[in-house]
Amino acid sequence: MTISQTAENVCKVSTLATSKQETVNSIEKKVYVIGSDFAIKSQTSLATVTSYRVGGPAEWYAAPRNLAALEASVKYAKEHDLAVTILGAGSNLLVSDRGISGLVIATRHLRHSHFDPQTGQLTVAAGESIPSLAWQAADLGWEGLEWAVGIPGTVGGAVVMNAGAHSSCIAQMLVSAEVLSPDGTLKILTPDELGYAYRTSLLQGSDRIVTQATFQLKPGADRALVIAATKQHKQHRLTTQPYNFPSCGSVFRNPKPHSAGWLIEQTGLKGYQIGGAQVAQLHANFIVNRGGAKANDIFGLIRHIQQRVQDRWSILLEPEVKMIGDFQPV
Ligand SMILES: Cc1cc2nc3c(=O)[nH]c(=O)nc-3n(C[C@H](O)[C@H](O)[C@H](O)COP(=O)(O)OP(=O)(O)OC[C@H]3O[C@@H](n4cnc5c(N)ncnc54)[C@H](O)[C@@H]3O)c2cc1C
Ligand SMILES: NC(=O)C1=CN([C@@H]2O[C@H](COP(=O)(O)OP(=O)(O)OC[C@H]3O[C@@H](n4cnc5c(N)ncnc54)[C@H](OP(=O)(O)O)[C@@H]3O)[C@@H](O)[C@H]2O)C=CC1
Ligand SMILES: C=C(O[C@H]1[C@H](O)[C@@H](CO)O[C@H](OP(=O)(O)OP(=O)(O)OC[C@H]2O[C@@H](n3ccc(=O)[nH]c3=O)[C@H](O)[C@@H]2O)[C@@H]1NC(C)=O)C(=O)O
Repeated sequence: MTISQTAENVCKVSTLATSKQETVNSIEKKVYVIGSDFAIKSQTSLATVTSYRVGGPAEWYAAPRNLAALEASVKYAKEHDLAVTILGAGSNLLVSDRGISGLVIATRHLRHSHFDPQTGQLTVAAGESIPSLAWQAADLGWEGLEWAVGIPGTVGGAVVMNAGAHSSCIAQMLVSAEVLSPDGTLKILTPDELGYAYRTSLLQGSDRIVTQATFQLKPGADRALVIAATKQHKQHRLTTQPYNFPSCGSVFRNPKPHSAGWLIEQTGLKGYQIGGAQVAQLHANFIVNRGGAKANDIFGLIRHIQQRVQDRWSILLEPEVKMIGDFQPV
């Protein structure tokens, strides 16, 4: 696949930009068609593709549907000197109200999955939905992903974040992850090479993109029992976590042996609100968007919680949520 910016393959929304500066300062929407089924668009809303439903636009946005299109996006960014930000399902992201400069590559349309009954391995593209895979595994009677239901992220986001719940996590079942580097090379990495720990991996802050992953599951279990366990986990979440308003899940990592939710509740912050952002009544480590929140309301509330908990307990809570873009200091 080649990238070209000739007049013929510019899907005309406005005139072809000839320099980065020209496009940065423009509010016109531009679409560059790259190949037959793939485009790079300018000024694309990120509020609609992140679970908080807040934040400004991506300067440039691409949502490739296959590896070749992903590689072309990375190449485009390199050639045009654009910083790359990867977006999975956006369920652990706070995008600033000013948006993100450079190219945002959304991976959620990278889709394929294969449950291999011989090996018990599940090989999946980065954009596949974690809860959807958990339900599929349960339906097949495969054990291993019951805990993952209700985590509304993609495979790529889960591998990077080391998503976890109910004493299980991605690192325990990952066999390998395929990653794409900015120079275009693909590499298979093992969990050891990914440096996994609680809610973190060496992929955080790196410029490598997870393209697919293989997980070890256990086929041949009692299907009814696996489905029952999956449903139980989902039910537990619905009763202990606020699913009725937009959020990013837990805002802070637990400062073990303490739990962030307990510390925040004991600091008297449940229900505390800045603009449309509120410390959830049901779970104090969730900040929910009660409607009309700005990213900066959520950012301000994060800083307020950190300050109050630090004052009361001398513990600095470390955000689990990834805050991207520029935020106004509070
Ligand atoms: C209601 C709710 C409940 C939640 N419950 C849990 C829970 O129980 N446990 C838990 O661990 N998390 C939970 N989360 C948080 C979130 O769902 C997880 O962190 C999830 O793994 C994020 O996946 P994502 O695809 O949305 O990633 P995003 O939020 O899109 O991205 C997260 C980070 O990963 C990077 N990234 C994403 N995809 C790739 C890729 N393919 N290659 C390289 N980098 C990539 C991004 O750049 C970003 O830095 C919850 C969130 C919500 C909204
Ligand atoms: N608060 C927030 O910010 C956010 C909350 N959420 C919530 O997070 C939760 C997880 O989100 P979501 O990603 O939709 O995950 P879900 O677990 O709701 O569904 C994921 C997939 O699994 C399927 N599925 C759901 N229940 C069953 C079942 N009992 N048997 C078989 N298949 C099933 C769904 O199919 P089908 O489509 O047919 O139902 C869907 O394809 C949901 O409750 C959602 O409302 C999601 C995003 C943001
Ligand atoms: C939601 C996330 O992951 C969740 C994961 O779903 C659940 C279930 O396994 O366990 C973790 O929550 P958690 O530690 O808050 O679990 P909970 O069982 O709800 O709470 C822990 C303790 O804090 C107390 N608690 C919690 C919330 C609150 O408002 N007040 C309070 O006192 C609870 O009573 C309990 O004694 C993960 N969070 C972190 C930061 O590790 C996420 O990472 O986004």
